[in-house]
Amino acid sequence: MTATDLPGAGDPAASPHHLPGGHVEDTGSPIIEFDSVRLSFSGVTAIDGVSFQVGPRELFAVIGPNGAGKTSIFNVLSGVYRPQEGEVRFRGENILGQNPHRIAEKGLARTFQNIELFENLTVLDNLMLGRHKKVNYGFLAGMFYVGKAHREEIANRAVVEDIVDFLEIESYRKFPVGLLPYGIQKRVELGRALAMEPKLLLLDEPVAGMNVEETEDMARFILDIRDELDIPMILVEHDMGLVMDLADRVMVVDFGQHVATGLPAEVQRNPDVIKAYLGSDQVTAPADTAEEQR
Ligand SMILES: Nc1ncnc2c1ncn2[C@@H]1O[C@H](COP(=O)(O)OP(=O)(O)OP(=O)(O)O)[C@@H](O)[C@H]1O
Repeated sequence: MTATDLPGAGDPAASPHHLPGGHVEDTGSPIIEFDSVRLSFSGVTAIDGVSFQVGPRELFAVIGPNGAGKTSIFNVLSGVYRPQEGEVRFRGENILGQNPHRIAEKGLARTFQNIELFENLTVLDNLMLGRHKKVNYGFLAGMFYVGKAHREEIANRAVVEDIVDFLEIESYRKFPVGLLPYGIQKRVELGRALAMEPKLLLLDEPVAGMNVEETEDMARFILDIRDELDIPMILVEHDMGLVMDLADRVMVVDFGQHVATGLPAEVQRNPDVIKAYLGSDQVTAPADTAEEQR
């Protein structure tokens, strides 16, 4: 099965597949509103009054030099850091002050710069862990594995198997994750985030450390997640070629401050962006810089 065989998020009933989509009605309302957020750590300002919104079907990238505040933005979005000022609304609800577990349950899933999987568990078991919030049966039913518990287990396994198909990792499903190539591990981590049925997916450097072939595969899956599953995403990534190819819009931050937001081509030409990357007024777009570094 290929990604194009899979159902869109809006029509799960019309298909035998179980893969979770974003289930986001395309009302045009933003999925996330990050509003005048300020975060500092004893004197270091990591986020300095940044605002942005992401649309319900958008692939939004956040870029900036090292230490610019990108990871801090992800940590605020996912509830790891609580900012001193500002508001974060997820599907219209202010989520500031809610713990990361609660925010994840609401449908905000994340992958990490450094892979965070259980190395000794198989691919299938790692993906099943992404379904744990879906396990809804009582203690006794769970103990004896009957009735509702059994049906939920079967339903969760079906979703996980569809994710395995979608990410083309069928041949690895019973392998312990720790034995798999790096690019496949990153894909499994993406699968675990998908298993949570996200309404918004945060991808923290999804191609870091990957070779060209692995990067191309991951790029294809990211596009399929947006186009086939209708899940909006925020992407933090240093690979400028990838960002400029994939993103619908790009926001640039530097020293915790907003520098520019726009279409990839607009952002690449923006003199303030060029200055942020090069620390001078030399006229070289960030994508060119990244290509030279490869
Ligand atoms: N827990 C923390 N304690 C103290 N300072 C922090 C903490 N987290 C981030 N910072 C500081 O906030 C600033 C922004 O860091 P952040 O990790 O968000 O940047 P980044 O853009 O993700 O960088 P990179 O591209 O290197 O991952 C940096 O000066 C960093 O040292």
